Amino acid sequence: MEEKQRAAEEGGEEERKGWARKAWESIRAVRERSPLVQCITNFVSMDLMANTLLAGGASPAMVHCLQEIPDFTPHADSLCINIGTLSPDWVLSMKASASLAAEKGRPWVLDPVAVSASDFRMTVCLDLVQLRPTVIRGNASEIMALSSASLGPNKDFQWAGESLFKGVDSSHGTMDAVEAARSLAQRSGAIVAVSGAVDVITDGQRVVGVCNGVAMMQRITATGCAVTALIAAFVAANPSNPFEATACSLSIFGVAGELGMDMAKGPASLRMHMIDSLHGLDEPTLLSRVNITSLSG
Ligand SMILES: Nc1ncnc2c1ncn2[C@@H]1O[C@H](COP(=O)(O)OP(=O)(O)O)[C@@H](O)[C@H]1O
Ligand SMILES: Cc1ncsc1CCOP(=O)(O)O
Ligand SMILES: [Mg+2]
Repeated sequence: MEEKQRAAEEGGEEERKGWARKAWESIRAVRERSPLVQCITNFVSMDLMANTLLAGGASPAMVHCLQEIPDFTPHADSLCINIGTLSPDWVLSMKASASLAAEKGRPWVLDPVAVSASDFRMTVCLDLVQLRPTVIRGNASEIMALSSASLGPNKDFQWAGESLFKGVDSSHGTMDAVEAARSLAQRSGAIVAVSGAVDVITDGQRVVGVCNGVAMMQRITATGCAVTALIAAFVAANPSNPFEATACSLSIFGVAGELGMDMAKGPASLRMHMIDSLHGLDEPTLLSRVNITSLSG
Protein backbone atom coordinates (compact mmCIF):
# COMPACT_ATOMS: atom_id res chain seq x y z
CA MET A 1 0.00 0.00 0.00
CA GLU A 2 2.73 2.41 1.05
CA GLU A 3 4.75 1.40 -1.99
CA LYS A 4 1.77 2.08 -4.26
CA GLN A 5 1.24 5.49 -2.72
CA ARG A 6 4.93 6.34 -3.12
CA ALA A 7 4.81 5.24 -6.76
CA ALA A 8 1.74 7.43 -7.35
CA GLU A 9 3.45 10.41 -5.72
CA GLU A 10 6.61 9.82 -7.76
CA GLY A 11 4.46 9.53 -10.91
CA GLY A 12 2.82 12.82 -9.94
CA GLU A 13 6.21 14.50 -9.53
CA GLU A 14 7.40 13.10 -12.86
CA GLU A 15 4.27 14.46 -14.54
CA ARG A 16 4.76 17.87 -12.89
CA LYS A 17 8.38 17.99 -14.05
CA GLY A 18 7.29 17.12 -17.59
CA TRP A 19 4.85 20.03 -17.58
CA ALA A 20 7.46 22.35 -16.07
CA ARG A 21 9.84 21.50 -18.91
CA LYS A 22 7.05 22.20 -21.45
CA ALA A 23 6.32 25.52 -19.74
CA TRP A 24 9.96 26.56 -20.00
CA GLU A 25 10.14 25.54 -23.67
CA SER A 26 6.92 27.42 -24.38
CA ILE A 27 8.04 30.72 -22.80
CA ARG A 28 11.37 30.39 -24.59
CA ALA A 29 9.46 30.12 -27.86
CA VAL A 30 7.50 33.28 -27.01
CA ARG A 31 10.70 35.15 -26.13
CA GLU A 32 12.43 33.99 -29.33
CA ARG A 33 9.55 34.58 -31.74
CA SER A 34 8.03 37.64 -30.06
CA PRO A 35 4.61 37.08 -31.65
CA LEU A 36 2.57 40.11 -32.65
CA VAL A 37 -0.69 39.86 -30.70
CA GLN A 38 -3.60 42.00 -31.88
CA CYS A 39 -5.88 42.87 -28.97
CA ILE A 40 -9.45 44.11 -29.26
CA THR A 41 -10.03 44.60 -25.59
CA ASN A 42 -11.84 46.64 -22.97
CA PHE A 43 -10.64 50.06 -21.83
CA VAL A 44 -9.94 48.83 -18.28
CA SER A 45 -7.47 46.16 -19.37
CA MET A 46 -5.45 47.82 -22.14
CA ASP A 47 -2.48 48.89 -20.02
CA LEU A 48 -2.07 45.70 -17.96
CA MET A 49 -2.65 43.53 -21.02
CA ALA A 50 -0.02 45.30 -23.15
CA ASN A 51 2.51 45.28 -20.29
CA THR A 52 1.86 41.58 -19.55
CA LEU A 53 2.47 40.72 -23.21
CA LEU A 54 5.70 42.72 -23.27
CA ALA A 55 6.92 41.15 -20.01
CA GLY A 56 6.11 37.71 -21.41
CA GLY A 57 8.19 38.41 -24.53
CA ALA A 58 5.41 39.15 -27.04
CA SER A 59 4.56 42.27 -28.99
CA PRO A 60 1.13 43.80 -28.23
CA ALA A 61 -0.97 46.00 -30.52
CA MET A 62 -4.34 47.38 -29.45
CA VAL A 63 -6.08 47.72 -32.83
CA HIS A 64 -9.86 47.82 -32.93
CA CYS A 65 -10.81 50.27 -35.70
CA LEU A 66 -12.92 48.47 -38.31
CA GLN A 67 -11.21 50.27 -41.19
CA GLU A 68 -7.80 48.98 -40.08
CA ILE A 69 -8.74 45.30 -39.69
CA PRO A 70 -8.17 44.20 -43.33
CA ASP A 71 -4.64 45.65 -43.30
CA PHE A 72 -3.66 44.73 -39.77
CA THR A 73 -5.16 41.36 -38.80
CA PRO A 74 -3.43 39.33 -41.57
CA HIS A 75 -0.06 40.46 -40.17
CA ALA A 76 -0.81 39.57 -36.55
CA ASP A 77 0.42 36.20 -35.27
CA SER A 78 -2.64 35.88 -33.06
CA LEU A 79 -5.69 37.76 -31.92
CA CYS A 80 -7.26 38.34 -28.51
CA ILE A 81 -10.92 39.40 -28.38
CA ASN A 82 -12.34 40.60 -25.08
CA ILE A 83 -15.95 41.78 -24.71
CA GLY A 84 -15.43 43.69 -21.41
CA THR A 85 -16.61 47.14 -22.54
CA LEU A 86 -18.69 46.18 -25.54
CA SER A 87 -20.32 48.54 -28.03
CA PRO A 88 -21.98 47.85 -31.40
CA ASP A 89 -19.21 49.34 -33.57
CA TRP A 90 -16.59 47.23 -31.82
CA VAL A 91 -18.65 44.10 -32.44
CA LEU A 92 -18.19 44.68 -36.18
CA SER A 93 -14.42 44.86 -35.67
CA MET A 94 -14.41 41.76 -33.51
CA LYS A 95 -16.32 39.70 -36.04
CA ALA A 96 -14.29 40.98 -39.02
CA SER A 97 -11.03 40.32 -37.25
CA ALA A 98 -11.97 36.87 -35.95
CA SER A 99 -13.18 35.85 -39.43
CA LEU A 100 -9.92 37.03 -41.02
CA ALA A 101 -7.77 35.30 -38.42
CA ALA A 102 -9.67 32.05 -38.93
CA GLU A 103 -9.36 32.42 -42.72
CA LYS A 104 -5.59 32.90 -42.43
CA GLY A 105 -5.24 29.97 -40.02
CA ARG A 106 -4.09 32.24 -37.19
CA PRO A 107 -5.08 31.37 -33.63
CA TRP A 108 -7.52 33.62 -31.83
CA VAL A 109 -8.64 33.66 -28.21
CA LEU A 110 -11.96 34.82 -26.74
CA ASP A 111 -12.49 36.31 -23.26
CA PRO A 112 -16.25 36.35 -22.49
CA VAL A 113 -16.09 38.99 -19.74
CA ALA A 114 -19.38 39.20 -17.79
CA VAL A 115 -21.11 37.31 -20.58
CA SER A 116 -24.38 36.99 -18.69
CA ALA A 117 -24.58 40.72 -17.86
CA SER A 118 -26.95 41.37 -20.79
CA ASP A 119 -28.65 39.66 -23.71
CA PHE A 120 -26.54 41.80 -26.06
CA ARG A 121 -23.29 40.53 -24.55
CA MET A 122 -24.44 36.91 -24.62
CA THR A 123 -25.67 37.12 -28.24
CA VAL A 124 -22.39 38.67 -29.39
CA CYS A 125 -20.40 36.03 -27.55
CA LEU A 126 -22.41 33.17 -29.03
CA ASP A 127 -21.84 34.65 -32.51
CA LEU A 128 -18.09 34.86 -31.80
CA VAL A 129 -18.02 31.24 -30.66
CA GLN A 130 -19.43 30.35 -34.09
CA LEU A 131 -16.28 31.91 -35.60
CA ARG A 132 -14.25 29.12 -34.02
CA PRO A 133 -11.90 30.57 -31.41
CA THR A 134 -8.79 28.50 -30.71
CA VAL A 135 -9.18 29.10 -26.97
CA ILE A 136 -11.96 30.47 -24.76
CA ARG A 137 -10.75 31.68 -21.31
CA GLY A 138 -13.12 32.92 -18.65
CA ASN A 139 -13.75 32.61 -14.95
CA ALA A 140 -16.04 29.85 -13.67
CA SER A 141 -19.27 31.87 -13.76
CA GLU A 142 -18.59 33.08 -17.31
CA ILE A 143 -17.78 29.63 -18.67
CA MET A 144 -20.83 28.09 -16.97
CA ALA A 145 -23.13 30.79 -18.39
CA LEU A 146 -21.66 30.63 -21.91
CA SER A 147 -21.69 26.85 -21.99
CA SER A 148 -25.31 26.76 -20.87
CA ALA A 149 -26.42 29.42 -23.38
CA SER A 150 -24.57 27.70 -26.22
CA LEU A 151 -26.84 24.68 -25.76
CA GLY A 152 -29.65 26.83 -27.23
CA PRO A 153 -32.79 28.49 -25.84
CA ASN A 154 -34.94 25.38 -25.78
CA LYS A 155 -32.63 23.24 -23.71
CA ASP A 156 -33.91 22.83 -20.17
CA PHE A 157 -30.47 21.95 -18.76
CA GLN A 158 -29.04 24.87 -16.71
CA TRP A 159 -25.80 25.12 -14.74
CA ALA A 160 -26.66 25.70 -11.08
CA GLY A 161 -26.74 29.37 -10.05
CA GLU A 162 -25.80 30.65 -13.51
CA SER A 163 -28.72 33.06 -13.74
CA LEU A 164 -27.64 34.85 -10.52
CA PHE A 165 -24.37 36.09 -11.99
CA LYS A 166 -24.10 39.49 -13.72
CA GLY A 167 -20.69 41.11 -13.02
CA VAL A 168 -17.07 40.58 -14.10
CA ASP A 169 -16.02 38.57 -11.00
CA SER A 170 -16.78 34.91 -10.51
CA SER A 171 -19.28 33.63 -7.98
CA HIS A 172 -18.37 29.98 -8.60
CA GLY A 173 -15.32 27.80 -8.03
CA THR A 174 -13.58 26.27 -11.04
CA MET A 175 -14.42 22.72 -9.98
CA ASP A 176 -18.11 23.62 -10.41
CA ALA A 177 -17.32 24.47 -14.03
CA VAL A 178 -15.44 21.36 -15.19
CA GLU A 179 -18.39 19.72 -16.94
CA ALA A 180 -19.55 23.02 -18.44
CA ALA A 181 -16.04 23.62 -19.78
CA ARG A 182 -15.74 20.14 -21.21
CA SER A 183 -19.14 20.40 -22.86
CA LEU A 184 -18.35 23.84 -24.36
CA ALA A 185 -15.01 22.54 -25.66
CA GLN A 186 -16.67 19.58 -27.33
CA ARG A 187 -19.35 21.68 -29.01
CA SER A 188 -17.16 24.65 -30.03
CA GLY A 189 -13.93 22.87 -30.93
CA ALA A 190 -12.04 25.36 -28.73
CA ILE A 191 -9.71 24.69 -25.83
CA VAL A 192 -11.62 25.99 -22.81
CA ALA A 193 -9.75 27.44 -19.83
CA VAL A 194 -11.46 28.31 -16.55
CA SER A 195 -9.38 30.52 -14.26
CA GLY A 196 -9.49 30.59 -10.47
CA ALA A 197 -7.67 29.10 -7.49
CA VAL A 198 -7.12 26.01 -9.65
CA ASP A 199 -7.20 26.85 -13.35
CA VAL A 200 -8.94 24.13 -15.34
CA ILE A 201 -8.04 23.54 -19.00
CA THR A 202 -9.80 21.10 -21.30
CA ASP A 203 -9.98 20.17 -24.96
CA GLY A 204 -13.21 18.29 -24.33
CA GLN A 205 -11.40 15.04 -23.49
CA ARG A 206 -8.31 15.79 -21.43
CA VAL A 207 -8.61 17.98 -18.32
CA VAL A 208 -5.64 19.49 -16.48
CA GLY A 209 -5.47 21.68 -13.40
CA VAL A 210 -2.98 24.48 -12.78
CA CYS A 211 -2.25 25.13 -9.09
CA ASN A 212 -0.23 28.32 -9.37
CA GLY A 213 -1.04 31.93 -8.55
CA VAL A 214 -2.18 33.75 -5.41
CA ALA A 215 -5.64 34.86 -4.30
CA MET A 216 -4.55 38.54 -4.34
CA MET A 217 -4.48 38.37 -8.17
CA GLN A 218 -8.28 38.59 -8.05
CA ARG A 219 -7.97 41.98 -6.30
CA ILE A 220 -6.29 43.54 -9.36
CA THR A 221 -8.62 44.46 -12.17
CA ALA A 222 -7.88 42.89 -15.57
CA THR A 223 -5.62 40.04 -14.46
CA GLY A 224 -8.04 37.67 -16.20
CA CYS A 225 -7.95 39.80 -19.36
CA ALA A 226 -4.14 39.91 -19.20
CA VAL A 227 -3.74 36.16 -18.91
CA THR A 228 -6.11 35.65 -21.86
CA ALA A 229 -3.80 37.81 -23.98
CA LEU A 230 -0.80 35.87 -22.69
CA ILE A 231 -2.54 32.67 -23.85
CA ALA A 232 -2.87 34.25 -27.32
CA ALA A 233 0.91 34.87 -27.35
CA PHE A 234 1.72 31.34 -26.20
CA VAL A 235 -0.62 29.73 -28.71
CA ALA A 236 0.94 31.83 -31.50
CA ALA A 237 4.48 30.81 -30.54
CA ASN A 238 3.56 27.14 -29.93
CA PRO A 239 0.97 26.51 -32.66
CA SER A 240 1.22 22.72 -32.75
CA ASN A 241 -0.26 22.26 -29.28
CA PRO A 242 -2.74 24.94 -28.14
CA PHE A 243 -3.90 22.79 -25.21
CA GLU A 244 -0.40 22.62 -23.70
CA ALA A 245 0.33 26.25 -24.58
CA THR A 246 -2.81 27.36 -22.72
CA ALA A 247 -1.99 25.36 -19.57
CA CYS A 248 1.63 26.58 -19.62
CA SER A 249 0.71 30.24 -20.00
CA LEU A 250 -1.74 30.08 -17.08
CA SER A 251 0.88 28.37 -14.93
CA ILE A 252 3.57 30.91 -15.87
CA PHE A 253 1.27 33.84 -15.12
CA GLY A 254 0.49 32.20 -11.77
CA VAL A 255 4.19 31.73 -11.00
CA ALA A 256 4.75 35.44 -11.78
CA GLY A 257 1.97 36.20 -9.28
CA GLU A 258 3.58 33.98 -6.63
CA LEU A 259 6.99 35.60 -7.06
CA GLY A 260 5.43 39.06 -7.14
CA MET A 261 3.56 38.36 -3.91
CA ASP A 262 6.86 37.76 -2.08
CA MET A 263 7.65 41.46 -2.64
CA ALA A 264 4.17 43.03 -2.68
CA LYS A 265 2.39 44.98 0.05
CA GLY A 266 -1.04 44.79 -1.59
CA PRO A 267 -2.77 44.67 -5.00
CA ALA A 268 -1.13 47.80 -6.45
CA SER A 269 2.43 46.67 -5.74
CA LEU A 270 1.56 43.09 -6.71
CA ARG A 271 0.61 44.38 -10.15
CA MET A 272 4.05 45.94 -10.54
CA HIS A 273 6.02 43.01 -9.06
CA MET A 274 4.04 40.48 -11.08
CA ILE A 275 5.08 42.18 -14.33
CA ASP A 276 8.71 42.39 -13.16
CA SER A 277 8.64 38.70 -12.18
CA LEU A 278 7.18 37.63 -15.53
CA HIS A 279 9.89 39.59 -17.33
CA GLY A 280 12.70 38.09 -15.22
CA LEU A 281 11.47 34.50 -15.00
CA ASP A 282 14.37 32.04 -15.30
CA GLU A 283 14.58 28.32 -15.95
CA PRO A 284 15.36 26.98 -12.44
CA THR A 285 12.59 29.05 -10.85
CA LEU A 286 10.06 27.95 -13.42
CA LEU A 287 11.09 24.29 -13.27
CA SER A 288 10.61 24.21 -9.52
CA ARG A 289 7.33 26.15 -9.38
CA VAL A 290 5.14 25.03 -12.31
CA ASN A 291 2.31 22.97 -10.83
CA ILE A 292 0.17 21.36 -13.54
CA THR A 293 -1.51 17.96 -13.11
CA SER A 294 -4.04 15.85 -14.95
CA LEU A 295 -7.54 15.96 -13.51
CA SER A 296 -8.70 13.11 -15.75
CA GLY A 297 -7.37 10.64 -18.30
N1 LIG B 1 -7.74 32.13 -5.49
C1 LIG B 1 -6.77 32.18 -6.40
N2 LIG B 1 -5.58 31.60 -6.15
C2 LIG B 1 -4.58 31.65 -7.08
N3 LIG B 1 -4.70 32.27 -8.28
C3 LIG B 1 -5.87 32.84 -8.60
C4 LIG B 1 -6.96 32.83 -7.68
N4 LIG B 1 -8.00 33.47 -8.26
C5 LIG B 1 -7.58 33.88 -9.47
N5 LIG B 1 -6.29 33.50 -9.68
C6 LIG B 1 -5.49 33.78 -10.88
O1 LIG B 1 -5.75 35.10 -11.28
C7 LIG B 1 -5.80 35.22 -12.70
C8 LIG B 1 -7.13 35.84 -13.11
O2 LIG B 1 -8.14 34.89 -12.89
P1 LIG B 1 -9.63 35.29 -12.51
O3 LIG B 1 -9.63 36.22 -11.34
O4 LIG B 1 -10.38 34.01 -12.37
O5 LIG B 1 -10.10 35.98 -13.85
P2 LIG B 1 -11.18 37.13 -14.06
O6 LIG B 1 -10.42 38.37 -13.67
O7 LIG B 1 -11.49 37.09 -15.51
O8 LIG B 1 -12.34 36.83 -13.18
C9 LIG B 1 -5.58 33.80 -13.24
O9 LIG B 1 -4.23 33.67 -13.61
C10 LIG B 1 -5.90 32.90 -12.04
O10 LIG B 1 -5.15 31.71 -12.06
C1 LIG C 1 -14.09 46.00 -14.36
C2 LIG C 1 -14.40 45.78 -15.79
N1 LIG C 1 -15.55 46.25 -16.33
C3 LIG C 1 -15.67 45.99 -17.61
S1 LIG C 1 -14.36 45.12 -18.23
C4 LIG C 1 -13.61 45.11 -16.72
C5 LIG C 1 -12.31 44.45 -16.47
C6 LIG C 1 -12.50 43.02 -16.15
O1 LIG C 1 -11.24 42.38 -16.02
P1 LIG C 1 -11.09 40.91 -15.49
O2 LIG C 1 -12.10 40.07 -16.19
O3 LIG C 1 -9.71 40.51 -15.88
O4 LIG C 1 -11.31 40.96 -14.01
MG1 LIG D 1 -12.51 38.32 -16.76
